[in-house]
Amino acid sequence: MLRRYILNKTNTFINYRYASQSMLQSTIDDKLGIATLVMNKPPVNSLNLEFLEEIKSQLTQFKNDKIRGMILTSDLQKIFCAGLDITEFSNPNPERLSKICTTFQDTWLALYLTQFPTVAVINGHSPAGGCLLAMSCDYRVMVGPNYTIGLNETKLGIVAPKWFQDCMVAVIGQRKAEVSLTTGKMYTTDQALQIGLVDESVPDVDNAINKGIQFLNNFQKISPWAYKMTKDIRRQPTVQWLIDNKQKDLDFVVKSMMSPNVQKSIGLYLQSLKK
Ligand SMILES: CCCCCCCCCC/C=C/CC(=O)SCCNC(=O)CCNC(=O)[C@H](O)C(C)(C)COP(=O)(O)OP(=O)(O)OC[C@H]1O[C@@H](n2cnc3c(N)ncnc32)[C@H](O)[C@@H]1OP(=O)(O)O
Repeated sequence: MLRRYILNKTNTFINYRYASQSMLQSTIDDKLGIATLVMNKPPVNSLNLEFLEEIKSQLTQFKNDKIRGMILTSDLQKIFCAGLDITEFSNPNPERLSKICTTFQDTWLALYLTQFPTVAVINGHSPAGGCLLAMSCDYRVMVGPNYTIGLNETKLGIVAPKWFQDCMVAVIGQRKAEVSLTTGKMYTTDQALQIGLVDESVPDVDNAINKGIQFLNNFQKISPWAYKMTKDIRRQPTVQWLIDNKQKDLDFVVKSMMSPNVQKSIGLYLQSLKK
């Protein structure tokens, strides 16, 4: 549905290709140089290893295509992204868990530091890793009023890695992030707008895409070099810890995921989702 809307809107796409297995659809508007990356992994766009690898490789492709901006959104009704695939946490194979963790670290760094401006059009619920994807973009437009967004990891009995937390601090500030993270709070669209977790709230996805394009149009007269240097200077403090501590972060996640207490919490959470 969303795909059709975007195509109708411009009619100028030079490139409309499906990534492997169609979990991701990417389009590039030739005239504006704007790419749209649409997540389409039913039922909830949960991030497993294969999906993360696709997102990472598509970001590299966009870098090579020298696009001028990107919109990240979802083709699913009511869901932007449900975060990491929780079934991957339950009795995990340590080798696969390590691979997912590393791929997620790299995907986040690639998204957070893109050389082009990015907008998340949040057209559905966006918990945990979904919220992280949105927070990593340069700008967030959320469809309201019925969706929710936030880092809810404590509600699962797990700990959001430091780089998730730092990313949230960079968006909403230390105090609000601390309350938000420790309580695992999910915010409605209006609440998210109020605390600055999203930049705009709109009633429907058409409006959201328009707002996203309007934001990206701001960069038509900005030198890509000046944009990228400024973004790197702003974002460097947030990424540096992870760049310096990838192995430490990985060890922490694997060790905590394997602990019986965490496994028990995840089992209970999964059961509650199934209900
Ligand atoms: C993977 C290991 C990697 C380690 C590397 C990094 C280190 C990270 C450490 C910790 C960080 C974690 C970050 C996370 O992202 S944890 C994930 C947290 N996500 C959630 O809590 C979302 C839970 N889901 C929901 O709240 C709701 O499903 C929804 C998204 C609001 C949608 O609600 P709706 O009513 O429309 O749909 P259902 O609830 O009926 O769900 C439909 C089916 O989808 C299944 N589901 C939902 N979310 C997930 C998920 N995140 N992973 C896997 N599966 C999910 C749900 O169980 C239903 O399945 P069913 O049809 O079989 O019953």
